[in-house]
Amino acid sequence: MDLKALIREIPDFPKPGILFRDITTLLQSPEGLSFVIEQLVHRFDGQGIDYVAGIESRGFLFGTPLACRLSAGFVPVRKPGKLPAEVHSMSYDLEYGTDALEIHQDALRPQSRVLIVDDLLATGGTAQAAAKLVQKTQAQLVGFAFIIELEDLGGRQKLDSHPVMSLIQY
Ligand SMILES: O=P(O)(O)OC[C@H]1O[C@H](OP(=O)(O)OP(=O)(O)O)[C@H](O)[C@@H]1O
Ligand SMILES: Nc1ncnc2[nH]cnc12
Repeated sequence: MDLKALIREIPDFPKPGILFRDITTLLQSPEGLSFVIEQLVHRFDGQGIDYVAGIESRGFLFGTPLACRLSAGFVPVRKPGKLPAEVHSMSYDLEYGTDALEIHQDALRPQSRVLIVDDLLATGGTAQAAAKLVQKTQAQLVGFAFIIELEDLGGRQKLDSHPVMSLIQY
């Protein structure tokens, strides 16, 4: 399937100079949505994934259906101030700013196997922060899965201690 045809490109969003890769047009397509989830299932089925950790917000959209198909739990990694119980926090740099992420301290069983999922890998700062949060819980990070990877931004190099897979590369 030509997945690139389902990704809309918006120049200068959310800031001048950023070419935004919009996955809403992929989500809108019944065939496209089910194809990307099945590709991820094919890659990770049988690997004993206990939890999919999805990164707010677009990581939730792909992480939750994937967790369901893998018979794994879903754990949200959220922007600050959104999770109600005790959290671990980690700040990071973004292609267009700075932010922080949080995870519930009791979200992941120690030694459980965790896959981090997001829609897009750019500089890798977000995924790297999510990985540090998973590691703070004593769970075992199995790897990262992304729908889109922006190769020129070199995010993969920040995550190279664990397997990184992406379905679409630019
Ligand atoms: O690899 P990086 O340079 O860290 O950038 C990638 C992150 O940026 C986007 O999220 P954003 O923070 O815009 O939040 P959203 O998903 O809520 O729109 C995207 O969904 C990734 O999470
Ligand atoms: N170019 C981009 N398009 C969509 N989401 C992004 N997150 C970081 N960079 C992005």
